[in-house]
Amino acid sequence: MPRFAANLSLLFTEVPFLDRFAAAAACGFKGCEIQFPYLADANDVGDKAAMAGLKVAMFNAPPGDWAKGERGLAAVPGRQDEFRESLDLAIHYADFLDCDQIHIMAGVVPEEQWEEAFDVYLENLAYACDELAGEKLKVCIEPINPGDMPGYFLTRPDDALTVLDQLERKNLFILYDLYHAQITQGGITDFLEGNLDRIAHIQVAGVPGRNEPDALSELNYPYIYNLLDASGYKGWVGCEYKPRGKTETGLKWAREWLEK
Ligand SMILES: O=C(O)[C@H](O)C(=O)CO
Ligand SMILES: [Mg+2]
Repeated sequence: MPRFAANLSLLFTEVPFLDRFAAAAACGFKGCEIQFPYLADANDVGDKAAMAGLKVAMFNAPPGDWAKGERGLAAVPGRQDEFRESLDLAIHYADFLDCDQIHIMAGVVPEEQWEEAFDVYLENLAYACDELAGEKLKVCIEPINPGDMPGYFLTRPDDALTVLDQLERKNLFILYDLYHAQITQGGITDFLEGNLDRIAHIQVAGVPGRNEPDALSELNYPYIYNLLDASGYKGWVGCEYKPRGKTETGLKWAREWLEK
């Protein structure tokens, strides 16, 4: 049975952030993920997760100035110092949240800088992998579709494989978000079967609306969950979607899987 993690930045937004841990646990979740935990104190976040009995499976390193359109710094030329500093904050939260994997976002880069950005990306990720290896943390990179995030540097799962091949770091993995992957590349089953040892975390949402991963999605999720079970996938499956209405009402799709 896949282990589902509630994305507490998108689910249970009916209640304040720190109350979402208990709300997710009450619905049967054993794990959670958070896009950006930084507005809350790391100690408080860790306490709430522990009190609810939820494992924090994943969160993102600081993305730069989100309000100004920044979506990570790893591939952004000229921001290397800031990128390195941001890792300290991520490590601090990982410690308090008892989380062992961090998603590092590539960032938005103008097309004319893509060549330079690739070198910057490799250099920054190599640095991050080496720093985080000392803390026993995994680094994840996630291809994100450019419709949702225009100009985002890493969009295709095959490009993420190229980065892994180039860097050869033992703690560098793919965060395979099936919603983005279906939009940019497709071939979900083949990619999963061919690269399972390189995927540390999976996220799901309906395609194309990014709502509940249910029968209204073009992806056949029950098929995928059975495939993950059969293949021995041990990671978490993050529920990173925008509920159509109330979170709990929309969890009809999950009842069978959360109760198994
Ligand atoms: O948007 C996504 O799919 C990522 O997982 C994320 O957390 C950054 O927004
Ligand atoms: Mg995602």
